[in-house]
Amino acid sequence: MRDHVRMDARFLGITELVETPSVAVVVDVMRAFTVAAWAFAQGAEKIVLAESLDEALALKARHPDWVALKDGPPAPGFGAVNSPGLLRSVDLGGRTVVQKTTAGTVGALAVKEASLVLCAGFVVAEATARVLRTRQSDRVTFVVTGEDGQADEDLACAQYIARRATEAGTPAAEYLRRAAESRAAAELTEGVRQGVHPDDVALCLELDRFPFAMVAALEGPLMVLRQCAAPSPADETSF
Ligand SMILES: O=C(O)[C@H](CS(=O)(=O)O)OP(=O)(O)O
Ligand SMILES: [Mg+2]
Repeated sequence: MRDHVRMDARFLGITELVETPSVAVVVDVMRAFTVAAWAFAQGAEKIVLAESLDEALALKARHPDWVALKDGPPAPGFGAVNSPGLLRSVDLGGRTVVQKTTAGTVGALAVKEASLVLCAGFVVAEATARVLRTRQSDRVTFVVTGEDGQADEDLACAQYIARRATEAGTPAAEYLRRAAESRAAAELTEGVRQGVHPDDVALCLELDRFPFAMVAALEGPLMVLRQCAAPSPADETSF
């Protein structure tokens, strides 16, 4: 693979999305897509991204074996919360998870018509960058889901993946430092957010914890997130 190849990367908040991108990377470090990656690691078969809490509950009612997951505190009808620290002790073998959160799932649904939608956080950064490299994606829209596009943990991760997709040796430390010092990290640490495990921030900052990427696509009326094996380095080509 050749370093310093070209990729036109745009970084937009959810409300700044005025047209459907071709390739979108939707980033939510704290915590939706760290949680999604953990759900796959715990055996989940797929994750349905719900438009609303009501839709999540309706899907759960129609499919009693599915696991509904939301952010905030535990709530009736929801079997899990949006916390990697809490989810890592849950066996999800073969299960379908229905996820609804404030930012991450909203961002993915906002680009559901895109031809490729990757959902990402630091835990799947390299695998995500590798998909972009292999596809030779020359124009990529990064959806910075938190705080109307200003969440620094999401922007830092998006910028890291964008650089990593074109410069194999990009060091992660400065990007991880920004995420560690973000408002979201402080709120999770200080108990401002609910449904939190003490290890959540650290788990969200685990670089390349998982070897897979996560691809969301419409399956009938539902937006479904699935894990996708990262291409091997031998499959990568330069732009
Ligand atoms: O669970 C989270 O960390 C947030 C919820 S909020 O920002 O505390 O309201 O949701 P996410 O969509 O994962 O950013
Ligand atoms: Mg977030």
